[in-house]
Amino acid sequence: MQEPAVRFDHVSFRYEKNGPYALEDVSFAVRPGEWLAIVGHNGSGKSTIAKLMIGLLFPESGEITVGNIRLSEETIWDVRSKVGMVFQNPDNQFVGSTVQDDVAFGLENRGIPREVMADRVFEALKRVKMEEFLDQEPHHLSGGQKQRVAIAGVIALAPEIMILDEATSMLDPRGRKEVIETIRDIKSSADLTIISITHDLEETLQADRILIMNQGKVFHIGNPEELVSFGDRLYELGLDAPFVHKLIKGLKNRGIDIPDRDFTEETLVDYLWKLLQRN
Ligand SMILES: Nc1ncnc2c1ncn2[C@@H]1O[C@H](COP(=O)(O)OP(=O)(O)OP(=O)(O)O)[C@@H](O)[C@H]1O
Repeated sequence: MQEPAVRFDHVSFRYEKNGPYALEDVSFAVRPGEWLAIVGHNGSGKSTIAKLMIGLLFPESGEITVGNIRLSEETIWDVRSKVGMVFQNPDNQFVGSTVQDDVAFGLENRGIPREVMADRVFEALKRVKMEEFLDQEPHHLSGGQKQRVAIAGVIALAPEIMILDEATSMLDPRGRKEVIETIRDIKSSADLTIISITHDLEETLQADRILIMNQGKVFHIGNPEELVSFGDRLYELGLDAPFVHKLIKGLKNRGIDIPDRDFTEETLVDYLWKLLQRN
């Protein structure tokens, strides 16, 4: 069997010695090349998982492996060279004065020769469809575009795993859509494992599998399609239902008859339009 890209094996962690567990007996494996979305309400342990994965924190008990490396203080840099991270705030992660400088920054730090660098920067920007913005300054970009540049900065370094920690949460709906599409495109064209931490169900529905955290424990791991069966429990688990689900719920509450079908925004508009014409 193929080695998991990341494996948590009975991992427990607490921030203070005798304090409450932020993670308790957490086990899961991420398959190479899959997109795993980690969801759950505030404080359920999602960010702690990300910090443990890159060795910013170490488990109190249990084991974490990234590829074939067991994470420890000695292997931290080997692990970090395999992992790239995109964070929440698009403004805090822009380090260059132009788009291309920003993407080049990580490559410079790794000592990549200048001749190779320009090509790598261009290729990475092309993958996120930002190659036309090479010389733009960050303040000319939208939030979604800034996050796409941040993603380019990560993929330029050719990591095995990309972690997105609430990377869409500060964006407007358009920016969110843009970034989710970018992640999807990258996933289909690269051998990259993606782990996205999110509250956004739309993002979750694009992933291959979801890990639902609840109070520091794994509540469920499965396919995004299974989320529908959770119904209103989704809210209890801190998930923000997709817009189309909220709309259907609101319409039903007002006595409008909507069949139990898997609607998208477009098919719901069609259905409502036909309903209006009939009445
Ligand atoms: N630096 C810290 N010191 C002490 N406790 C912390 C610290 N960071 C997080 N915690 C606690 O650990 C638990 C898990 O927090 P974590 O940040 O991993 O949750 P999360 O699911 O990422 O939440 P959010 O969605 O709000 O980012 C929470 O109870 C939180 O209060």
